[in-house]
Parts: sequence; C-alpha cells; structure tokens
Amino acid sequence: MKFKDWLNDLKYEVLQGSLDEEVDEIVYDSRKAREGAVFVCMKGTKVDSHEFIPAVAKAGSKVFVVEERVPLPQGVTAIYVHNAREALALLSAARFGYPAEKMVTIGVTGTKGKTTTTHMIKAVLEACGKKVGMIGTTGIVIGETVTPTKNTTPESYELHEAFKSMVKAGCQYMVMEVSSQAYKMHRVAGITFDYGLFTNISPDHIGPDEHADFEEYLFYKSRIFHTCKKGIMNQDDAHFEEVTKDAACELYSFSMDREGTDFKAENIHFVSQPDFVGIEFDVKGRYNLSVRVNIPGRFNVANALAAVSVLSFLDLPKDRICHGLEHLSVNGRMEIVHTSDKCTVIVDYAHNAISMESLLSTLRDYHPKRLVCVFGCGGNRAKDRRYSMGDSAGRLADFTIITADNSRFEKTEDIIADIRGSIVKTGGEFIEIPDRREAIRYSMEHAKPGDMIAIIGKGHEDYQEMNGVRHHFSDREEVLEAAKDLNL
Ligand SMILES: CC(=O)N[C@H]1[C@@H](OP(=O)(O)OP(=O)(O)OC[C@H]2O[C@@H](n3ccc(=O)[nH]c3=O)[C@H](O)[C@@H]2O)O[C@H](CO)[C@@H](O)[C@@H]1O[C@H](C)C(=O)N[C@@H](C)C(=O)N[C@H](CCC(=O)O)C(=O)O
Ligand SMILES: Nc1ncnc2c1ncn2[C@@H]1O[C@H](COP(=O)(O)OP(=O)(O)OP(=O)(O)O)[C@@H](O)[C@H]1O
Repeated sequence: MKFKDWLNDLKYEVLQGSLDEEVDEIVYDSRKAREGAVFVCMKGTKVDSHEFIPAVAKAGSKVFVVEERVPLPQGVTAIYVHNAREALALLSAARFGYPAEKMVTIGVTGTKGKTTTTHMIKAVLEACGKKVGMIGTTGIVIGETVTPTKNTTPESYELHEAFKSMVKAGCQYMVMEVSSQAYKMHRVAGITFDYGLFTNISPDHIGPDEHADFEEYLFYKSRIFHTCKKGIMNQDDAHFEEVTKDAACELYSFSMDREGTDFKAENIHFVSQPDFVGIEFDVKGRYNLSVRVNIPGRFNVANALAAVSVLSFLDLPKDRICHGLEHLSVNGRMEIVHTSDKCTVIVDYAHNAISMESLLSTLRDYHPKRLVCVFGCGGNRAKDRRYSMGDSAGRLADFTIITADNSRFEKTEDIIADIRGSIVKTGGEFIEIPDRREAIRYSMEHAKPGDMIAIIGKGHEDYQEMNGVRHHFSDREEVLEAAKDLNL
C-alpha cells in the first residue's frame, strides 16, 4: 500500500519526502513504531508525541503526520495536518477499508442511559436473528468475545479495527456509545451514523481534561445530529431545543409526556411479580406496539422507548422486538439478579447522587415493603459524592448498609465515616459493614418479605480495588451465592 492511498479524505500539506512511500500500518504510540508504520504525532493532554519523532524514525518508521511544524529527520516523509486526531480517524477508516460503511450503524449519546440503550438495541436485533457488534463502557462485543477498552468510545484506530472485525464476523449492525469526549477528541471523525440517538443531558464530565463547562459539553454531545442521517432525541429533556436547534439530519423525537412527539410512551405500568419485575407500556405515534421490559424503573421506560424508536426504522418483526425487550440482560444496569417471595435484589451502576436519587425514587414506584440500599463510595475521588450519596440514601431508602466500593488507596473506614456524616443528618436508619461481601449477605439474610434490595455503585465491575490491587469481586456473583446459601 502506498501512503497516498490512505489520504483521500484528508486535507494536508506535504512537508517533505514522497507520498509513494510503502506503508502497512498506522500507529499513534511511539512504543509501537516499526518499519512500514505511519506515525501520527499529536499534542496530547499529558504528552506531545512530536518529541518522539527521532526515536520513532530510529525504530524504522519513515512516514509522519504532524500538527506542529517541528524539525524532521532527513529522508522521511512528513505531512502537516490541522488536527492530528482527526487525521488519525480518517487515515484509520481508509487503512481498514471503511468497514463502518458495510454495516447499519447506530450511535448513542447522552449523559445517562447509553449503555442500557445500546444493550437493548443489541438484544432486540439478536432476537430478530441479526448479527450485531457493540462498543461502549462494557468493551467491544463481537459475538461471545468481549474485549475491554480503556474508554467508553475508544480511539478512532481501535474503532475502525473493531468495525473491520465485526464485518469479518458477519455483523450487519453496529451499535455504539459515543461520548462527548469522543466528539471533542475526533474519535468518530468521518463516521456518518445511519441513526443517531440522544438519551438526555445533564451536567457531568465537567472538569480538567474533560469539558470546560456545560455549554461545551452540550456542544460536543449535540454533534451527533451533525454526523448521522436520522437523529432521534428525547423531547422530555430540558435541553431539547438547544441540542436540536441546528441539527443537520432528519430529526425525530420520543417522549413520555408530550403530545405531538413521534414516539410516545403511554399506559406505563411498573410491574412487580415474583417471576417478573419490570415495566410495561404502549408505544404510540409513528409506531405502535405494547412492550414489557424486564428491567425496572421509570428511566428505563425512556431507554426502551429510545431503543424502540430506532428499531422501528429497521423493518423488524414486532413480536421479536417484544421478545427481545422482555428477555434483556444488561449487566449491572438495574439488573434483577434475584427475585423470590422473600425479596428482589437489584444490582446497579449508579455512582453519583443524581443516578442514585432517580434509581431509589423509581424503585418506590414498585411499592416495596422496605427499600434497602447497600452502597459505598470510591477512594481517591471527589469527596462530594460521599456526602451527596449519603444524603440521598438517608432520605430515600428505608434502611442503608454502608460498605466498601473501590477504596483504592484510602482507608474504607475513612470513606464510610464521610458517608456516615451526611446520612446521620437525614435521620435515615443505617448500619456499617465494611466488607462488601458480608454487607450483601446481611442485606439478604435480614430481608423481610416484599423487600427490594438495591446494591449500588459497581454494576458490571468484576473487581474491587484496594490498595492498588484489583481483587476479583462481582456483586452479581455474591448475590447469587448468598441466595443459594440462604435458600432464598
Ligand atoms: C484526557 C483524555 O481524554 N485522554 C485521552 C487521550 O489521551 P492523550 O492522547 O491525551 O494522552 P497522552 O498521554 O497525552 O499522549 C499523547 C500521545 O502521545 C503518545 N505517546 C505517549 C507516551 C509515549 O511514550 N509515546 C507516545 O507516543 C500517546 O499514544 C498519544 O498519542 O487519548 C487517549 C486515546 O484516545 C485516551 O485513552 C485518553 O483517555 C483517558 C484514558 C480518559 O480518561 N479519558 C476520559 C476523559 C474519556 O475520554 N472519557 C469518555 C467519556 C466516558 C463517559 O461518558 O463515561 C470516554 O469515551 O471514555
Ligand atoms: N435514561 C436514564 N436517565 C437517568 N438515569 C439513568 C438512565 N438510564 C440509566 N440511568 C442510571 O444511570 C446508570 C448508568 O446507566 P448507563 O450505564 O446505561 O448510562 P451511561 O450513559 O452509559 O452512563 P456512564 O457514562 O456513567 O457509563 C444506571 O445504572 C442507572 O442508575
């Protein structure tokens, strides 16, 4: 392959050398440099990789993409681009043969609900017999193979590499979470999604290395409607107008409250039976369907409605859509891990006060005998979360068991003390059991008939991090084991 064969979509200036140089790979980490690899230099958040050019040339790479006019070794080819991350995305698409264009692509953005909604879409498509690739917080999923990723939306090179593997595995559909950071860092540059879904937006990811303020966060999240053919937005979101005002796609909306929306949820019921805990509602408008979804909570009505809105365009059999939604498994997101006459145990990933509030409030819709909350907070992270989550649990749960989350390098006792301070002020009942395994077991052993137990904070995680070491730990496994031992 000649370097020039990958340059079709790029705007660039040749600084030196020949574009006929033979290449077979693209790297953006100097430690992977080798002969035949194009090295894309970028000013990162910590490192400026232009500084590695001499070492990379020594390792054999002869082609460079730069976004700074830095001194270059003799005998190499170099092009200048305005933005190296964008160039990396466009080069990667070409390097892998534009695999995204060979699938129906669905991008999902939003502050909350991305993982849940992508899982719902995947589950339904699979129930319809389709092959689906998925990318998001839970990794790159192709068939039974799950490859963990550092980011919710991986770097563009990894994305196109994954798309190629999906196409090779026969996937007809690709559904992925697209973070605002991904738009800011051009990880999805050049991709036009067939469908772009926006779940909701509220202040989050604002701070050093993320977004300067809410305005910037909203700007990048709204990019989805500039990079998709059909866009679908939650009309109940307070920022609907701002997000959609200059959308460059065909735009549709969904809502639980508003008339005149394209997809409306009506007759919403929260169902709690020994063999089924979840939601039921009717979709009305451009598409009409009655669905049962086996994960609880009002916000999952919004997530399922969002999923159905996209799925309605895909010409799928309605009975299979219903089947898919009724038999979902979304690891660690409002996941009903155990249900019996005695109690229902839910594992959820809510790890800030807003998520915890909406989770505990919506579980009230099921009128549990008692709502019991088991949670802790991460160490070496903002302390605010401990105070606000303690306050929410104290106000909204009938009984709280404060325990360890990922204490990292902090003492679990100190984190618990911070949570205790705020829970005490609410007058809510609580106990402290620092060992998470014991805390889960205690909650189930002391359950009263009709209790709902929400085990919060770690969701799908399969580890607990203490003193820099990650030990295997899964809330789900602990619940199942306790249920077996306790004969629940
Ligand atoms: C702050 C931030 O966003 N950083 C992201 C960024 O890292 P970076 O490129 O700036 O890192 P850097 O260390 O300065 O390196 C710059 C360049 O030097 C290169 N390098 C570095 C060292 C060396 O020896 N040689 C070398 O060539 C690096 O490969 C890189 O090309 O680009 C990397 C590759 O894409 C990302 O993995 C990394 O995400 C970090 C891990 C991160 O935590 N990001 C968060 C903010 C994020 O993106 N979150 C979103 C949202 C999640 C959500 O919604 O919940 C996500 O999509 O994950
Ligand atoms: N539509 C929603 N509105 C509000 N809260 C939600 C919604 N969907 C899920 N949640 C809550 O947020 C948590 C995270 O949900 P999910 O993983 O689906 O969202 P996400 O957008 O992928 O979030 P994150 O970026 O934190 O991984 C869930 O465990 C649940 O408590």
